Amino acid sequence: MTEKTTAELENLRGLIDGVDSQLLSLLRKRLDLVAQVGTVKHAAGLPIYAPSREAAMLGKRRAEAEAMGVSPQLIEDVLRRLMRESYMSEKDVGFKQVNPELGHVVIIGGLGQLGRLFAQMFALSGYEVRLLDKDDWDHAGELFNGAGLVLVTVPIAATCSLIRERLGNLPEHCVLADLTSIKGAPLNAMLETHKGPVVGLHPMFGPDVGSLAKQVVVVCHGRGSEKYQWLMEQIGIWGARLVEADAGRHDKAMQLVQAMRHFSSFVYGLNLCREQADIDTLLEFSSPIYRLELAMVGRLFAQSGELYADIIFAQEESLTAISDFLDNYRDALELLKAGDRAGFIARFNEVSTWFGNYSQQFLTESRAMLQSVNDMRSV
Ligand SMILES: O=C(O)C(=O)C[C@]1(C(=O)O)C=C[C@@H](O)C=C1
Repeated sequence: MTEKTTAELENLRGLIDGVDSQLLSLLRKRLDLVAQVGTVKHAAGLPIYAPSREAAMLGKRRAEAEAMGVSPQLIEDVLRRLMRESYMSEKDVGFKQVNPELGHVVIIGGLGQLGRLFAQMFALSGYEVRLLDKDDWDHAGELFNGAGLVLVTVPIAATCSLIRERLGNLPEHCVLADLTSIKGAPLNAMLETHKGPVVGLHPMFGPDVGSLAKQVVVVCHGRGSEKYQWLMEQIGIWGARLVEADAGRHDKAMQLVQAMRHFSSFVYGLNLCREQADIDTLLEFSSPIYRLELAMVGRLFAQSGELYADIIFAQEESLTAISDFLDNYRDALELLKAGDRAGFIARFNEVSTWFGNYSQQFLTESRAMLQSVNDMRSV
């Protein structure tokens, strides 16, 4: 369908096109400057993500915007989007190599998606990276000889036995680390098997992030932290934030953050499938929040069932967290069956009090997310 227009409207649109072209030239200029920043940072070994600079810059631009009658949120949104672009472009220049004396890096499971991402980050930082996958065990001895870091990133179910059965003879100075999404059992397996430095890492992001800027990596210290301090610094230079945690506390949180959450998304998808819901119709009638929710559930099924089984089945204790969820679901359903509106509202208020100030914070955060979901719409 052709949209209606008038001569006056077309004239104004021509002027808007002119301004947009100027914006484009300015963007090109900014990207060129950022590329230079990338080179300077690479040489100086500075992290890709500079939170104080970002905060100061956003503060200034917001104030200037206000003085010009432009919404401060608008300029903040634009700048944050531009900075996301900066993280990508600065990454491509490469990073300072914190430990040039290391020897090579071996990534076990290096053909998996997360393995590939870390292989790329190490390579961009000047390290020699060798991948070890399922079929390479025959020449594992050769690969480990002279290695400064061995990084395990295989499915959770295979991690501990692989460490115990295959990694007993690493060079003693070599750092042994893993990227598994549970930390207690792999950390123990590494400490029992390897005499040298050991550290457990859990990148709290998927392999499709593009850049590590602002991403979180959980660190569970094992042994000899002074020997892997360089690795912490290297990850920091990649832009990620390191969060130190006790393995037990981390694993407990994962029962809710990963197992329970993914399980309920799985059941949500299963239910839509069994109900034979028509996704086109759902999308047609979707509010932005529904679309976001459907996307969060649907994206699960674009990935591997093995990966999610791995995460959900990783800890036996998750069964308790998931069963508790079912109990609460059942209780709430009883209120509905009984037509107990007042009971429902009482529970609602109980939860609301429990969330406290966070609920307001989440309302604000999700508003921005929902607005960008709506921006993505083209029909
Ligand atoms: O000023 C820097 O350090 C930059 O890398 C540039 C820039 C930007 O795009 O403005 C990008 C990333 C940093 O977190 C801060 C700012």
